[in-house]
Amino acid sequence: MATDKAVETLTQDEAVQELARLAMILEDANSAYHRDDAPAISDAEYDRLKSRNMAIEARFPDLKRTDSPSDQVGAAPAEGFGKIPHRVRMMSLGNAFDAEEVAEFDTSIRKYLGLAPDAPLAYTAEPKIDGLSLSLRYENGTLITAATRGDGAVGENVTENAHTIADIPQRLSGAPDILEVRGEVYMSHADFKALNARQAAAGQKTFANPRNAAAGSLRQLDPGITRARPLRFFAYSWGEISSPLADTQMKALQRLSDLGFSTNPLTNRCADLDAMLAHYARIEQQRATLGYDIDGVVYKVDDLTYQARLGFRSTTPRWAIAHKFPAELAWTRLEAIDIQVGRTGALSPVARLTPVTVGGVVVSNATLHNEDYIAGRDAKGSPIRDGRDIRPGDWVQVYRAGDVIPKIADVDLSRRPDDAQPFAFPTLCPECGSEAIREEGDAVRRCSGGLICPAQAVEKLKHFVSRAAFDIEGLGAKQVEQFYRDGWITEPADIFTLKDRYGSGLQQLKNREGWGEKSANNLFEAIEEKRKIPLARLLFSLGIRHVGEQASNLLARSYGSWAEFEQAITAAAPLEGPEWERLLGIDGVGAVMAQSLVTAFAQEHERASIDRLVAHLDVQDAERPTSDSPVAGKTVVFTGTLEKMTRAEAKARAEALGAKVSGSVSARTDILVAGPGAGSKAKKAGELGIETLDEDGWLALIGDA
Ligand SMILES: NC(=O)c1ccc[n+]([C@@H]2O[C@H](COP(=O)([O-])OP(=O)(O)OC[C@H]3O[C@@H](n4cnc5c(N)ncnc54)[C@H](O)[C@@H]3O)[C@@H](O)[C@H]2O)c1
Ligand SMILES: [Zn+2]
Repeated sequence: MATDKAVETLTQDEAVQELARLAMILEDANSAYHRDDAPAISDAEYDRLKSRNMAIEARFPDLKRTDSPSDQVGAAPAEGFGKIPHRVRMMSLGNAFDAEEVAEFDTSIRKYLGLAPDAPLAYTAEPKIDGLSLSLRYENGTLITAATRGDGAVGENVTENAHTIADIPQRLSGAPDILEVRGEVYMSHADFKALNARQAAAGQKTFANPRNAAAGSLRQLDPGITRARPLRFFAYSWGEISSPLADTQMKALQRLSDLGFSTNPLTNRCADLDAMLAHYARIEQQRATLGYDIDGVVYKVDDLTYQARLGFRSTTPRWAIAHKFPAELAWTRLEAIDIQVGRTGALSPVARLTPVTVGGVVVSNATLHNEDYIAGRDAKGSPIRDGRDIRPGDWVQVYRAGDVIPKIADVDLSRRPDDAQPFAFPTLCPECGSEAIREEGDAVRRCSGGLICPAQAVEKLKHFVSRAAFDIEGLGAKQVEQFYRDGWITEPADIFTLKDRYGSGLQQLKNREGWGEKSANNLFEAIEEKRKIPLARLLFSLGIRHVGEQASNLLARSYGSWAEFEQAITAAAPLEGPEWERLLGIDGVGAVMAQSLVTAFAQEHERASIDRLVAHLDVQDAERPTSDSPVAGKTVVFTGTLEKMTRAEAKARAEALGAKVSGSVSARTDILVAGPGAGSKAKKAGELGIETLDEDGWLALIGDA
């Protein structure tokens, strides 16, 4: 991607453009995150873009913008709040992502202060709380104002809201006349979970993580709302002050604690770099069981005289740095392994985890793939993770990237409980008790219960009503589960008799949770509409293993009608003979899929269930490609405006006639259909000597004119 071009290769002009682009993206991200408490991109992506911006500025110092994101802290106060100027600016923190960067931090401080590499220089190390910072101003021992960081210079007035937080003392005794205490407002995991449950029950917005919940709860125009939210506060710093608290960071924190503030118990004084990194490791180990989110460890020069000499850069103190945890990884405890049974009977192991925030999202479940994965082997029996198995009670490393399902990346044997037992993968289906069989060459163990297995039945029904299948409005996964539980629907055919059986009992449906007369009637209508179903959709809806959307399209086009398909597949049951050969001969149908399909139709119960379903349907024949069509096997490109049909229609029609439709012109293109406004593609086709038709010419060719 041009936008991700390496910084070293950017030209001056490209750098100007890229800095403008980054300034815009980062500004949007900042206001989404700091003002709306609803991040638009992940923290890792934000950090990546920000360091890219800094790298470009370092290479082209003259191009640095006056509104550079590097010079900004947070976001300006939001509308509606009173504004409070900070007498001492509120800062951000520089970041270190590994031990080497922490060492560089130490080296640069020594250089700045003129200290020898082995001269004593102590730091404090404490968790970096993942909440939002708050400044509390006390005058003569009374809390006068509370302000968020805002853009560092001006914050939002949240004084009334701060009065509702139990950890924040309203009065202090023995404090300096003027004392501005700074710290982090945060929400515990337990409170976060309970809040989201309450919000969901009340039909209100839920929060992605505890940080957003804390920020969204503190930054309320109505303090009554803040009062109802269980917020907490750790003090870790100060702003304006009429007399010093102490001469070291560590003692100043002690003083704040004596005054009645909560300070973090994991704060340590470290004599050197090794001690800092050791404390980092200790904090990282405890991360999952703290009960609140932290996203790194903050190191601060302990000696306050040194701090004063070191001072600040534009947005960060020189005397402190945040050593961040890797964004997409976190260690946590594996509490249990549950087995879920899917539509095709597959037994999938799911890790139940002590909740941990990874990349901004709370993770409490992760996939464990299959029994070999848990045992520390791949499908071929070779060791993975050096052969380490995963046991309930273990400490595991959770991995998450983008929107994919979280995975377990590793296991820490040094923290394995003495009584941890190897996981015994069930050989019986936990849902129906049928034997769970693992076939040769298959990584997955499957329940052999078929339709008697409630888990399979429900998953099959969910699949049946899904978007690419019957897609019945008002009948989603949730409704299907409800109907199944109540015994109203046990197989797809039941959907089409629902009205006959319960329509007069509409009263009954009406009285259920989530249903009214109107929604019930709408549902019956939506079901009626779907009796007429294209063959391809029907085949996909059956949920037969290995028969996906693509395969269903192939099969439908090849057999044309339900009657033809059903006879042919039944006749292929011996897995030999002409119909079997015909099935295997379809381009795109392999032996595995063919066998799965034929076996499903030969299976008595399965077949009876399919027949009951089809009896209620009006299955639409598929358009069969006419192999003698003049465009069969040709590659066609459409360009410009089509007047008699949409692009999608033109494409579908061409494909039904056996043509391949491509988006770009190349030497392999056979026909270009160019409507008015055709540009570069028409030119290229001309150069390549490719046959070019207008829309009417095309319709004449395919016999549709
Ligand atoms: N996803 C997004 O779109 C997005 C947008 C903006 C910012 N962010 C995230 O926020 C970070 C930048 O925000 P930032 O400027 O608040 O910096 P920061 O959160 O990295 O560090 C500064 C803050 O750390 C807090 N902190 C917590 N514990 C502390 C302690 N013990 N001592 C001192 N400070 C402590 C303070 O509130 C301070 O303001 C980015 O790294 C990114 O992860 C994400
Ligand atoms: Zn089962």
